[in-house]
Amino acid sequence: MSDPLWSAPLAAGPVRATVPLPGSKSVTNRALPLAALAEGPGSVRLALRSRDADLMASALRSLGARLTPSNESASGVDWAVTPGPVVGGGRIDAGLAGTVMRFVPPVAALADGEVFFDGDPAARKRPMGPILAALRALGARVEGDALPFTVRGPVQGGEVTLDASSSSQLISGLLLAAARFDKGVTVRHSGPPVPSAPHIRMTVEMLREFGVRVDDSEPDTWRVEPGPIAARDYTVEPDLSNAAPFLAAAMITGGAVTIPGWPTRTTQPGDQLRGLLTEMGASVSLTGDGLTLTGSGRIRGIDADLREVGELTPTIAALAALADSPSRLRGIAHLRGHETDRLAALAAEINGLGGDAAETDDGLAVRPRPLSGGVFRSYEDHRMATAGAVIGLAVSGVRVENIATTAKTLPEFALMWARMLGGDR
Ligand SMILES: O=C(O)C1=C[C@@H](OP(=O)(O)O)[C@@H](O)[C@H](O)C1
Ligand SMILES: C=C(OP(=O)(O)O)C(=O)O
Repeated sequence: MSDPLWSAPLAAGPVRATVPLPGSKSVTNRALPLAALAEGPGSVRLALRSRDADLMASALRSLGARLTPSNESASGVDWAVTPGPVVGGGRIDAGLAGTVMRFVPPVAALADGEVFFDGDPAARKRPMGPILAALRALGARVEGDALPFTVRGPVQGGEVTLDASSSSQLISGLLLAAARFDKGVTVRHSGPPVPSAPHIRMTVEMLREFGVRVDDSEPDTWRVEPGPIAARDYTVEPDLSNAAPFLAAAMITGGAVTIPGWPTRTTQPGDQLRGLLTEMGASVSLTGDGLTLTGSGRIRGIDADLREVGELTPTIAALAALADSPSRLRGIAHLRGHETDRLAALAAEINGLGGDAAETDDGLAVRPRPLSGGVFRSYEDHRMATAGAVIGLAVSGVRVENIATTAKTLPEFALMWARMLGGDR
């Protein structure tokens, strides 16, 4: 086990590094269930290897799919996936992974047998009610409204309305497995706006890449036709949300960081880092070699609606605490139901170092103040841990609690951070 307090390295000068990133959690944890439900064997290449991705692989195995790894390296793993009839009787550990707790129950609802789900204590607080109620309305038997719960199929599918304002994953989960429901599904959202719209577009696009017919032409309505899911040889893009702390390092130190393999077209919300970090004072260029961000050493505050890209908030808030003018981060009330209550956690930890961050109804107001060292708690939240590392580049004596929690999506974070600071190109 790693030291529970990790001394965040202070930057000695401008960071200049190329940082290759492993595969996207969101793409990996969609491609795996799609491959497991496909009409024949396929593969998922350059898949992320991390706690969330491993939990997804284990869940699908316990539901009857065969997953065989090969070519394992720092860049990820290639999975050969052989679908099988979906079987019940298993126990699924969702850990703290939103993608596992929301994407796997609709798969389990295809089984004619009970499947039990549980996860970390913190996962029991994450919103599940609307997707479990939707599965019931679509014909499955579900006991419980949050983790732990049980699901028993078979689900028939049909039409359902739910309030997905607490998480886009409530919609993505229903759509991903729905081609295998007898009647497919028509999902309607009713309520305050759904967050993380790019993640729903990712779901729709990947379903189409796997040969599924999806109609998303009407706002807040998605129709998935019943039919086979095509067997594919699918390659996962690098995780652009995990680029955030590394790009932030270039901003803070007035250096330059290149992320190779940055796609020129993607549904990943991390692509919005280009615009957001430019607004905060960086310059970025996207070429065939990847994305390079060059910092000036100066960080401007920002007034931004982050509803679409909520998972970038911890890094943006860390930068805002180091900026030369105040910031307002809006549209992110749903972050209260993420790995932890991220609004409360960010305010508490920034203030704990002497900063001035306040929760608002739907976000954070951050007024920069000189910060000093201290413990930055991570609340089992990978992105809180990396936010502490970002602040620690500029503030001496920051110690981040449980850096190992970054294993949720980036197990090599501490090593990659050290390499980046060593100027490893
Ligand atoms: O579908 C996905 O892969 C994700 C959707 C988003 O969830 P919310 O809509 O709950 O914010 C995002 O924050 C999460 O990290 C990944
Ligand atoms: C919200 C996140 O994760 P999850 O997939 O567990 O919802 C995240 O990674 O920022």
